[in-house]
Amino acid sequence: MHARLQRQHIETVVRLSEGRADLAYPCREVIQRSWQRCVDEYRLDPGRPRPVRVLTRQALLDCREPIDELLYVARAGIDQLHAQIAPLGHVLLLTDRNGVTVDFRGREDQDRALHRAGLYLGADWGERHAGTCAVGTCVHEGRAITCHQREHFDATHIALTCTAAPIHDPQGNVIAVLDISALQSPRSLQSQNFALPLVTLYARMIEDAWFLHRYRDTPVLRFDASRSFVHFNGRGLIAIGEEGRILAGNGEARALIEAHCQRWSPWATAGLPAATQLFDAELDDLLGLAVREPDQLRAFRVRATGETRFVTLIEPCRPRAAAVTEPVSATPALDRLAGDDPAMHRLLKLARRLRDEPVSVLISGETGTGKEVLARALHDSGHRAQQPFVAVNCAAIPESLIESELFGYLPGAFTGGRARGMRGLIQQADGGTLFLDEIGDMPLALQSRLLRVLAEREVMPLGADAPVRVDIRVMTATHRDIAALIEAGGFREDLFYRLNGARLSLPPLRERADRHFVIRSVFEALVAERAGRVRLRADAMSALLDCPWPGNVRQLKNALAFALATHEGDEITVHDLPEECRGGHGVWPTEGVTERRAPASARVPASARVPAWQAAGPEAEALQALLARNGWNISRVARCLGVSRPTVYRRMRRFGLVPPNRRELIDD
Ligand SMILES: Nc1ncnc2c1ncn2[C@@H]1O[C@H](COP(=O)(O)OP(=O)(O)OP(=O)(O)O)[C@@H](O)[C@H]1O
Repeated sequence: MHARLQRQHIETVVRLSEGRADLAYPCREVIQRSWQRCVDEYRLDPGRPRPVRVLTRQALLDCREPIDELLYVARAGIDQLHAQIAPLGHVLLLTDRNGVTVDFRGREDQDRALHRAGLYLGADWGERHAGTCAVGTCVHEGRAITCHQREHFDATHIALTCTAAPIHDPQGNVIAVLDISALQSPRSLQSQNFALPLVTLYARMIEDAWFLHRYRDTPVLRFDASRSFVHFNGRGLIAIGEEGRILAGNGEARALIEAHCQRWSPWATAGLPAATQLFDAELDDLLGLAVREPDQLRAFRVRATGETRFVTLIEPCRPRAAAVTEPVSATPALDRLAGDDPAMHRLLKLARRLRDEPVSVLISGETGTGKEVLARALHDSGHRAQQPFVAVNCAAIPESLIESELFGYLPGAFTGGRARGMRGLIQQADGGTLFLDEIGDMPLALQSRLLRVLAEREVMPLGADAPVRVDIRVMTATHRDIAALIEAGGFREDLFYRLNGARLSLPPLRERADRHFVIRSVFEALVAERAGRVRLRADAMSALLDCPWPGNVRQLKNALAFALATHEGDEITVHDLPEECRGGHGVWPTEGVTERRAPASARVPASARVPAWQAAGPEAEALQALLARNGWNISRVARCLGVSRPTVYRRMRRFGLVPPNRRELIDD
């Protein structure tokens, strides 16, 4: 059946391209023109159908690079459009201006069929190779187009229905093409009537998002014929430079500028008019729109046409001082911990209120979400900031040592102890904050003693006969379900209530809306620790944004440290990232497997393990080397690193580093 249709199709194309009308197949003019080009210009032979050309991995990366930042800006639009068309059986392609597919959203259940049809990454849908098709013909015509089934030139593609719309840069050149395609569809072209306006709408949204991104440091006038639409969907955008000079405009604005140039032809040669020549306005009127007008908009007359446009002003972004100019220090204060994530905002608002309150704070969150960082920031922003912050990882200290570590002991209190005795960590925190990490791992017997410390505010060192008063603020953290532990009899309920004076729950990184901010902050902090300037390229940023981060900020930090340690030159690209973080960005689809990028949250379960490379990352290797050099003497290593011994234990545990002889773990 398909072979017969293909034969019929080839005959039709041959007849029409030879100028012989085929009344049985009424062909649209735009399609006919393209078929003619395929035969006359590109020398394609309709009698020899061929599958779509696919670029090599390197060639695809080269095509991706110039528009990588656009892909990053376009992500939300691409995902939204895909969510709408996927239930209708369509897939989505974004190609560069030559028709090479640089981004793709497909369907898992159609992998093989999509692959065979050329609907996947790296496929070249330029008219020159693929013949008449939505993408290629859209690029040639410079406008949105549907290419339905037998309108395709090449008989290989006649089952497909495709609709593509161009995406223009602020200068009006096509920079990319947005396409939706389906392997099967009803015969009639009308069945695809929904596609053209939908793809055109999203192409325009992406175009405008790109425009606003490109001119984010410049005042932009946004205008519309409707007063009520201008703020949220003003169709025209004009970026203005010094003295109101127009730097660029989107499609709507370019139409106004063209009308202006036609009316006053000298403009056509003298370049772009100023905004005050386009609109009947003073520059002050335009630049003052945001502050002077009650609803931040005003009507102006378009000089060339006499029509009215409602104009508003989008002021240039002022970079957040913390995110851009100020490197994040090792212990970020509360304000530096988040960008615009709503859950983090709520959390930090509460944390600010708790700064100087004498309540115990329990911080929960998956591993690596920054529980200790939050505890330290809370400490640093309160009145105890100048006093010690002592972090204890209850899971990292061997059970036999935890009591003496926490409570300390007097000389001769037990065999094996230091001759001079030891001040416990609780006492070391006197005046400041005691941060008990992994509190769920605290042995039951010690829970009772800790409860006494909290209730009485005094500590009884081992071997002492009188308690010592302590003034500490206690913060605890856990990634375990304490309620379940209490239920199972592994945790004292009364202690839990003491510790849980206030609860701060850190969201996992993959759920944070401010991932961009976190990536930037962590990167800048790491760069600040090293000499030299390094840039995080947009393709690396896109990959990092897509990563599911089961190990949260710690994993992110390690991935960036890895990239900084191994990259060459002055920028980090997607290829410098550990393989686990590249997702679809650096990975070439294997035979029969179509590249797809589902939303991060859908791909990796929350419980997914931290990848193996992390254990072998540079941080782990460096620690292992340092431990070996110091004969596994933890105190010495802690001094070298400028951290506490529990921190060294914690890191060892995290990286799975086990000393060759456990006895050597006892400090000197
Ligand atoms: N906002 C942040 N900015 C910079 N680095 C951060 C931030 N949050 C966390 N980190 C880094 O991520 C790593 C993990 O942070 P932290 O130890 O606070 O996590 P955690 O939730 O306490 O982990 P665990 O559950 O394993 O104890 C640390 O190296 C820390 O410096």
